Amino acid sequence: MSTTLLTGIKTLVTNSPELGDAGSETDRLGIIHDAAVVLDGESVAWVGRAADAPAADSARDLEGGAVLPGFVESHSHMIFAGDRSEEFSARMQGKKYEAGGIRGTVAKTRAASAEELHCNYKNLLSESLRQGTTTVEVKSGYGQSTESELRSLQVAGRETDEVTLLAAHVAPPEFAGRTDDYVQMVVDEMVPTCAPYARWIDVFCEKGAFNEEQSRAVLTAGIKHGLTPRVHGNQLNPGPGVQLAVELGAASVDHVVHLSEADIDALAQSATVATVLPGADFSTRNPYPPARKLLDAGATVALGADCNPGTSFTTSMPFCIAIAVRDLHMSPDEAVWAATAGGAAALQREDVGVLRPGARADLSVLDAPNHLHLAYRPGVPLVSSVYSHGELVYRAAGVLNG
Ligand SMILES: N=CN[C@@H](CCC(=O)O)C(=O)O
Ligand SMILES: [Zn+2]
Repeated sequence: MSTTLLTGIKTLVTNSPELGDAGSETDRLGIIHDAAVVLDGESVAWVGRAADAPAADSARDLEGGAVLPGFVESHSHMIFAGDRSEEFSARMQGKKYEAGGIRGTVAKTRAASAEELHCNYKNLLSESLRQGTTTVEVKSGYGQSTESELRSLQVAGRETDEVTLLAAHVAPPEFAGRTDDYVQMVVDEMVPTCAPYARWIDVFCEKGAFNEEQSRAVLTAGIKHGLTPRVHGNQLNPGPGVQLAVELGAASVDHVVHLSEADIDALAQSATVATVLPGADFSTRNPYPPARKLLDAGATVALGADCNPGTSFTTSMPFCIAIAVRDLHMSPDEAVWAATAGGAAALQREDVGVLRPGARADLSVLDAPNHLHLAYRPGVPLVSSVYSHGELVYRAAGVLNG
């Protein structure tokens, strides 16, 4: 296996406190200044101060940029067809977001071919990669029939191992007014058929989608078939999503906007990650989640982009970091941790979201001296190159004749 030495790193975020210059938990990001990284095949072989770097087969000078682990996007809905820009426009002019908007995407997704869905999905993945995302969780949820959900999972699985069955997104039109019957079908037919193609089971536990009892039935069926639960909870209203997620040992409960003190305590005392998705709150003009309270209470907070055609049609983790800092009152360090190690925690992964020997060699190089610039320079495309599995997979082109 050939080794590559990356040098000229002004600031390296390792997310491994013991490796950082401070050498302790006081710096959760484990920052090393004037650093170097050695990649060996798909893995990180060494990180440390450039002055101590071992020899390698080849070297690349990153010219004073910052390096951080590739972003871990733990919540996305990239398998869909169609466009809901008109719905977005109406919303920005006062129309309220409701879960029912999902049905428009369901009709288009059912009608699309697998190749069309794959092509849209690959474009979104490529867009997110260019912004530094190297691990993506992908949900079904716009098929809502056994055949169509299965197809979505199979398409998702072509590009990621983090595949989630979200059959219970909303009840489809043919089950209008019969949500219990749809849940029964999900439990009896969809989960058993689809489980071999997924790692996770998810449910939209929300008014207008699925109530507590229905959500519990779906998640329990998934667990019975070997899937690990995650929950869309407390997005649009207060509700039972958080408590249910904690009760069932979900890896993560996502959105977490409308939380009671008891919800915050439950999250702080559990291993369930609280994933904030501020792109959705931004694009629905809803309130933001109480991330500061969650962090101060001791909950583990992850940050995701929630790419989907209805509430958050963005793939940009840097954009979400900027909102998390500006409007959720997370510090820039907290937001960067949440978008990397936090996302990994939400996916129960230890090989990504960190840069230490043995970790997967997924990293982003910023055209900036440190990671703080991600929030400090909102909207600026700072990611200048990206490595995935040890390979340089993206390099920003310069201005021609400029
Ligand atoms: N909240 C539920 N699901 C998506 C929105 C889906 C849609 O509106 O198409 C979300 O995570 O925000
Ligand atoms: Zn979602």
